[in-house]
Amino acid sequence: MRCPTAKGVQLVASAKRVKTSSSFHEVSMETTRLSREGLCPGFSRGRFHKRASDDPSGSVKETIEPQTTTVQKIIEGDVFKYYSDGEWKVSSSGKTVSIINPTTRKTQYKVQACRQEEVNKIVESAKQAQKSWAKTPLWKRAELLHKAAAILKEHKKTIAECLVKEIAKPAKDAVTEVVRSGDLVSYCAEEGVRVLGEGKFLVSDSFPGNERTKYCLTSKIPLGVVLAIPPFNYPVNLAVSKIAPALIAGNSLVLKPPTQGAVAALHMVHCFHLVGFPKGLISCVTGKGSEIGDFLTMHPGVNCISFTGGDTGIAISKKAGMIPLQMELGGKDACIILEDADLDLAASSIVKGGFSYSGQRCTAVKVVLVMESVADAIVKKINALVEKLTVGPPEDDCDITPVVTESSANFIEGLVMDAKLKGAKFCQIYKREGNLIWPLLLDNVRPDMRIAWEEPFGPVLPVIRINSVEEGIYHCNASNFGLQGCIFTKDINKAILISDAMETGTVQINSAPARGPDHFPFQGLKDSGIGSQGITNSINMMTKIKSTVINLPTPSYTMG
Ligand SMILES: NC(=O)c1ccc[n+]([C@@H]2O[C@H](COP(=O)([O-])OP(=O)(O)OC[C@H]3O[C@@H](n4cnc5c(N)ncnc54)[C@H](O)[C@@H]3O)[C@@H](O)[C@H]2O)c1
Repeated sequence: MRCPTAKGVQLVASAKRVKTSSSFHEVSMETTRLSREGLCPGFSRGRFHKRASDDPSGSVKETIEPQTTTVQKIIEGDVFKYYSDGEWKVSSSGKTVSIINPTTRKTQYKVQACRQEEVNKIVESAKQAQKSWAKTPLWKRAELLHKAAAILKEHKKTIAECLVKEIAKPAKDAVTEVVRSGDLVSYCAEEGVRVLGEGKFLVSDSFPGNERTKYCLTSKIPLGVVLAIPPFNYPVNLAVSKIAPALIAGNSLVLKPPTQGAVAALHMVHCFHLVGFPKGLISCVTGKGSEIGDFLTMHPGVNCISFTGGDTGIAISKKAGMIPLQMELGGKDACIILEDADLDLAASSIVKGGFSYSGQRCTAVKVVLVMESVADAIVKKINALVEKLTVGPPEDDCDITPVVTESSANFIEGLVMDAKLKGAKFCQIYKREGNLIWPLLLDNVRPDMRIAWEEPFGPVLPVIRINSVEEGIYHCNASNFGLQGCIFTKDINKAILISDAMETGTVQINSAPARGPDHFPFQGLKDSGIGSQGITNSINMMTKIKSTVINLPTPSYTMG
């Protein structure tokens, strides 16, 4: 199966050309099959299909619509549509945003450049849809999310192919991202049923001066419209990590995907569309940051922002109004290696942690802080593993693929040149072709080099030799970031002491930093973020506590 390219999408426009390998055709064929299996209520075998819609009582009911209206086209010409009010639409701007393939450096896809008026409409319909969605039973919300997860997994190849073309993610990792996303949605549905199905019961006589005359019942209520902004590196996984908790908690969701990764995100949204969520409950707006970025994040109709990305998040948090914010921002994850560390384990973890997806991960190892006495040994082991990394196009599943944009590659090169000027030792020859940068280990990096502090988001890893554990902790804590860190040692007591001293949201002992499993709490300190993610924390973050207090005329004691 092929994902439509700018050229190939022409084939997609006609649903009748059943012999084409377009993703659109596949969507309809797959959903027909899913429908037969009872997995997809949006499609049925015959001329009609069911689609969930609002009824006056506010709950979701299924209505019969002609199938022709459901065979949604997500492309017009060679431009992907945006998703608003349950429909795929072309922007009235007449403008588009190009998505450049990082490998070919040519335009791969185009998406709509939406206007502010279109954002207003999306937010308004999200507001309306949320009101009835909040009245939809929790089990029903969970059921629909489970269906979305199943459809998402069914479309893993289509979506993964977009990830390969848009963000140069190695093919295998791209499929893994989609499958993991489906699992996340299912887990979230299950967790939501548990977390949101419980409240608290408090009695007044535990606080001094009170009799037992007040019973307080608390429950979790939705916030309203949640704005989700994921970054380019996991445009599907980091979108569903916001969408699923928002929806299970009774919120509606507006997605603004990153430019690189927008088409994968639109395909993912199409999977949610096929489930038949109420119109407007989920929408996806694409466009230029200058036109709709601030407009979205400062929109009075938005009740919560969940953002993952770089420093943009700091600016957004300053501009956003008095609404809950979830910010997952950059990191400079340090790896501290003690003298007693298992050096083979440390080296393989560093290479995997530092170079997977060419270092374009928030939790990539971004600086190695190694005790001088074992530095030569670990550098040798790391170099031996770096030698084995394959470099090339994502289609070939290479370990190192082109970084996302030319400006990213230029930025990384700037860090490398600065390190060269200041005397870092190059363990490999620096090599770059277009956006493709060969993996590079820089030894003897010193604190006056930019690479010691800045996040390259590329396949370049600095090694700083330290003479004491305190020196390592000092370097880690002097960073303005505080996402994750890791320690390699066989002495668990030392590991705990160092872990407690590190100012990061998570510390991994004897493993590289990592975001998953997705139900673990995930948070950054300092400039690395606000709040905590992970499935349970995200569900809680996207709700508010509501109390109802029953006042009794006389004290009442149990069994009294
Ligand atoms: N902490 C985490 O969990 C985590 C996870 C992944 C990536 N990241 C970080 O993300 C960064 C790389 O991703 P990126 O380059 O996509 O980040 P970015 O900050 O450039 O963009 C993130 C998102 O914000 C959008 N955006 C840009 N300007 C905007 C504006 N004015 N208003 C609203 N939205 C706007 C982008 O289109 C994108 O969707 C790195 O710093 C990385 O560490 C953090």
